[in-house]
Amino acid sequence: MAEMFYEDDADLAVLAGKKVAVIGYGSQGHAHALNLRDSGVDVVVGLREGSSSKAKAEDQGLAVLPVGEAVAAADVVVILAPDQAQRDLYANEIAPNLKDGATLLFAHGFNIRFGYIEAPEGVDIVMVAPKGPGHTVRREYEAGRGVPVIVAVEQDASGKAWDTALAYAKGVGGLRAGGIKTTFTEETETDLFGEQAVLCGGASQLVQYGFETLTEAGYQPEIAYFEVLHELKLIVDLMIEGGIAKQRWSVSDTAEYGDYVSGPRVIDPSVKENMKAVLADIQNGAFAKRFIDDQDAGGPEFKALREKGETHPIEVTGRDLRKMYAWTQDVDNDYVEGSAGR
Ligand SMILES: NC(=O)C1=CN([C@@H]2O[C@H](COP(=O)(O)OP(=O)(O)OC[C@H]3O[C@@H](n4cnc5c(N)ncnc54)[C@H](OP(=O)(O)O)[C@@H]3O)[C@@H](O)[C@H]2O)C=CC1
Ligand SMILES: CC[C@](O)(C(C)=O)C(=O)O
Ligand SMILES: [Mg+2]
Ligand SMILES: [Mg+2]
Repeated sequence: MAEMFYEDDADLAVLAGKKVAVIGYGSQGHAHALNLRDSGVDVVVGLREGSSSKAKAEDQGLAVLPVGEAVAAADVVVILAPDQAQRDLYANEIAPNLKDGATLLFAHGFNIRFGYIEAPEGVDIVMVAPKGPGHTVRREYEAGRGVPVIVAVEQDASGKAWDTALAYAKGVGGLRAGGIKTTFTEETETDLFGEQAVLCGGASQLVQYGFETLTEAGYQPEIAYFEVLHELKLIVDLMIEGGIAKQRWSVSDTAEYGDYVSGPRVIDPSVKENMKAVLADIQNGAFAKRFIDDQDAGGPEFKALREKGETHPIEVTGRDLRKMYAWTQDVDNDYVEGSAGR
């Protein structure tokens, strides 16, 4: 059974009198900085020269310094720039200014796992990885809840790295939901696999193929959009509430039967073999090398793929249709956990 952490397992006082420098103010950066500040932690945001995020962070009441100065002042340095930027950022701005005995904190283990960052022996290296997008991390915190986190310690130079990591996890609101103990290797490999094979890559390709199949057969794109993209959220919400079983409990018997007989025709065993190949490329570093090599060359492959995705016909249809949205979500409380609700 996984080792779990909740609010009572962490002491925010561990961060009292310490300065936390959050480097980057994007998806995760803004959420961590604001949540920590609202939890009473002394936060400074570190941004590069000419940063477009500086005004936003200052408007939201945060102190902003150039990266090097923020690092030099900090006891905990949180690296929340994009993964592909972290290697150079660390070498040029963070390493030369890092206090002896400081803690380096990540939200994803990519640069440590694949060796792009090698920190000195005297620093603690920890991870607090929210299992959700940064904007949700902030939204949930403001609503009095939290996004679950997974927590790891790679290097415990001080002997207190776990205390720091758990205090931080509490400060960003993650322990309101719960934390799970992991390692940098497990987080990095599972996170990359999840986003590539299922959450982002798998789901996007599935939706696009579904949309193409319906529109190429002559159905209206707006109807196809609702069927294969919009309703996906509603179906996934049911899965989050009560697993795949609750989704099957809520849909019609016709849909449930179609799920059983047609799901495996679409996602057949060859898909699992493909997933294993994706996982192997993650584990052996081939994906990381391909990503970083492309980024080092200015991202030609990344940019071309992004352009292709953005111009898919489902995006055009979706932009118009989303203006029609106007409802709130209801949770069905009749569901009985563990019995598929019947
Ligand atoms: N996105 C997410 O929800 C999740 C992300 N993570 C992890 O969190 C980390 C941050 O990801 P994410 O929040 O998506 O990052 P973003 O792409 O949102 O980060 C943008 C921020 O990083 C700054 N930045 C970009 N390039 C540089 C650079 N070369 N030097 C200095 N600052 C730079 C930007 O500065 P400027 O304002 O000047 O443009 C901006 O403030 C990653 O490790 C990621 O894997 C983990 C869980 C979920
Ligand atoms: C699913 C994508 C993610 O891993 C995340 C939001 O957790 C990311 O890297 O953004
Ligand atoms: Mg993730
Ligand atoms: Mg990720």
